[in-house]
Amino acid sequence: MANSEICCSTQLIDGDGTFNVSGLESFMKEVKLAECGLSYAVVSIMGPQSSGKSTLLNHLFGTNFREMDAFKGRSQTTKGIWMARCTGIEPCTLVMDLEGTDGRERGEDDTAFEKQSALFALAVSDIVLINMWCHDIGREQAANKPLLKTVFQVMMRLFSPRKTTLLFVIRDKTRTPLENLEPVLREDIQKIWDSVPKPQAHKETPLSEFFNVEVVALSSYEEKEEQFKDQVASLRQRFHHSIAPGGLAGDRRGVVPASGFSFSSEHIWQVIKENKDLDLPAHKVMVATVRCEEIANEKYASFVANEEWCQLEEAVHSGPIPGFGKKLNSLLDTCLSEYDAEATYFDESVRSAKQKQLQEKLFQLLHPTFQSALGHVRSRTLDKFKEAFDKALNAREGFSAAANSCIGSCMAQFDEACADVVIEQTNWDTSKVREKLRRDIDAHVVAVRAAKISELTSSYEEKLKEALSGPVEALLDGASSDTWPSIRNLFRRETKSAVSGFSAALAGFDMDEETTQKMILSLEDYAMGIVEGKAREEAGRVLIRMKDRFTMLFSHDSDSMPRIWTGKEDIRAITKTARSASLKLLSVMAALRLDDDDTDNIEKTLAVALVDSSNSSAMNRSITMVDPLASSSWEQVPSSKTLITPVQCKSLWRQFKIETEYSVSQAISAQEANKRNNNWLPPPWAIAALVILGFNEFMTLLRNPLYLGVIFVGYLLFKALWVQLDISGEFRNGALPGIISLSSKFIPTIMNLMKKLAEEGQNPATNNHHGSTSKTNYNAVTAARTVSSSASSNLTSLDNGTEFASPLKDE
Ligand SMILES: Nc1nc2c(ncn2[C@@H]2O[C@H](COP(=O)(O)OP(=O)(O)OP(=O)(O)O)[C@@H](O)[C@H]2O)c(=O)[nH]1
Repeated sequence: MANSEICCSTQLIDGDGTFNVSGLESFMKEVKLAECGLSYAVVSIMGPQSSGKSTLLNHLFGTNFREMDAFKGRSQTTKGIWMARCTGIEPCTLVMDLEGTDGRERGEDDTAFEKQSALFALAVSDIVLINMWCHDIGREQAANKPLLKTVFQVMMRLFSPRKTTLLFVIRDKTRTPLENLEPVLREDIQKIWDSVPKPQAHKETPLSEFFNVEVVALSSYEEKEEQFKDQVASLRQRFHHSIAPGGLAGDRRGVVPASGFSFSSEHIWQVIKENKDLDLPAHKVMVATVRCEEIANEKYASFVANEEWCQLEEAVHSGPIPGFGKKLNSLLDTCLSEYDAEATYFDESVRSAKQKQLQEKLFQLLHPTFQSALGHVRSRTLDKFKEAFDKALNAREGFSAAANSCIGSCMAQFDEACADVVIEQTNWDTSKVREKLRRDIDAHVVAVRAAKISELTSSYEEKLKEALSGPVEALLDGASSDTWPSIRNLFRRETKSAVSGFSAALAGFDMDEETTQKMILSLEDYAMGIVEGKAREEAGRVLIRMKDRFTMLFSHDSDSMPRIWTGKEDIRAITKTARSASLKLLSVMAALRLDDDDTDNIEKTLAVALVDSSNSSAMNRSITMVDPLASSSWEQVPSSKTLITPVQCKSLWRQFKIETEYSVSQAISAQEANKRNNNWLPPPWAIAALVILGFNEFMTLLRNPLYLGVIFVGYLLFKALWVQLDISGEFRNGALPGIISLSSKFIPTIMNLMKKLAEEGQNPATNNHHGSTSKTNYNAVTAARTVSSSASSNLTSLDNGTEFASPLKDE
């Protein structure tokens, strides 16, 4: 039994066949087997019990397996399978000491363990030492024959040969030289091989296909120890670099990488215990799968825990990280190459598949971080673009030129920043993010462009509004024959100027011809809309305009001075002129005439229908067959260009006449009053005579109480007149006209009264005061009424029409 104090040995399988998993794990760690890759060899020894196996191994490999004490007699020392590391042999060589065969302690059942351990040794080892006594060679009943049979039988269950080296160690060699012994031994071996039942596939397979057979003979350790030691030392040399080509295990096949040795041997023992066939190639793949997966998981866990990765993952939320792609690429490289280094000796297909899985897992881990970093680059580039584009536009670069140059430089910046983020190994496509950025940039350009064009359009519309609105209003206000030609000129001039500026501005936007033309047309339409709108607005106020024009011409003289109706003016002519001007205004306002060929006869029609017809008598009018204004449309004027329809013109004219009638009647009244005022005073010579001749009468009047009474009566009469003529009402209607009216009504009456009184004063005795007073009163009222009716009849005679006669008569 091996020395348990020696750290580099362990009982792999105990006497009951239990595999020592933990013992093997710690043994592997001790000898650092996992780091060996394929550079290790496994040697095992089998042979009869107490045949000096442990003694040989200890001398050969410097191990410390427990040896039987020679003085206690022959008994079983090694139970199960022990494992130790050979000292001083490169590469790392593990040696297994198997329980001896033919052991008396196990009895008949031992066969099962012998077979199992033999199969295990053949499956795991590169070199199997078969310990045998020299004297057994060539013997029919030799102790090694059943052992060899067992070895060859179980070998068939490995499915495929490992080309294990069977090193026959002949112990206690005699004087017979090895050259003579070896052929006999080989013959024995061949015989046994031939006698072993084989599966159909290996019926003809030679022994050499499965094994390299080597033979060595050693002197007896007990009798010729020195020779034994020398021979063992010489044999030891053959174990140095045994796995190299030409070495003892140079032909070995299907070796399991060292890191999988533990799992592999455990699994092999499990299969053997379950008495199943051992498919070594499949086992190798299985070991590779398990181990590669373990390695991949270890590497993944170590990547996740990597401090640099954790920092990157954290930092990416805050913004772009310089050298992001390179850093991650390096971390990935390290992780995958570590995997490759550990998994390199496992089955290639399994190793690649597991490496791919590891890579995918790592990629999945990295992808959100990568996307986040790329997102930062995208959003930063977009922000930079907006800033640069704004600057370029403020610097008055052409819109399209600015957009193109900014897009070019920003996309180049994106590509550069993107290259910094890209993780080379992942080969992740960034084109979609690039496309999204481009879409965002384009959308921004479109939005800015729309805003700029709208701003531009608004500014030109505003300019047009300013240039057209006021002037058109002024031109329409001064309605004349030149109004529409002037408006047309103005409209064309301003529109042309605006369109030329607008076109030049639009050129910077790199628009297609059709869109440009559309926008220009729209601007022209807008200009026309302003003129039309203004014309319609003015047409809506035409009545006020007409009245204003009438008042301006009627109430002011040619020098624009307010007229004073002295009585010399020809009110009829003035009224006619003022009305004609108002009618002209109406005709100008009636239709929109923006085209050169907009000719119509509105003015003529209106003149005939409204002015000329009013000069004819009512009878003449009643026999007129068709009223030219009894229509809702003008001849030669489409309804779209009609601002005031004929019917509306007629109605407006009637309204206009009614509303201006008062001014005319006032003028006539004022004229009449003036005439009267100029007539009531007697000639100057009469006034002088009256003063000279009437002085005495006046004095008499003052001295006589009777005359004072008469004056009192006169006062009463004045009071009565005040009430009867509603003189206060005249004052209420206006101070100046009131005074004029009052003067025209009251002064003549008073003067008449004074005259009468003067006459009576000259002849007081013959006068009846009461009668004369009442007569005077009657005369005053009559005179006042005469003034009014005279003014009325004058006004009526101005038009000779019923329109004016009726309202004035009512008054
Ligand atoms: N005749 C002879 N005896 C030897 C030789 N080598 C060792 N022995 C003796 O054989 C006895 C058994 O030695 P071990 O080395 O314990 O034999 P073993 O095969 O390991 O025994 P088990 O493990 O019990 O099977 C000891 O008493 C040794 O001294 C040898 O070369 N020739």
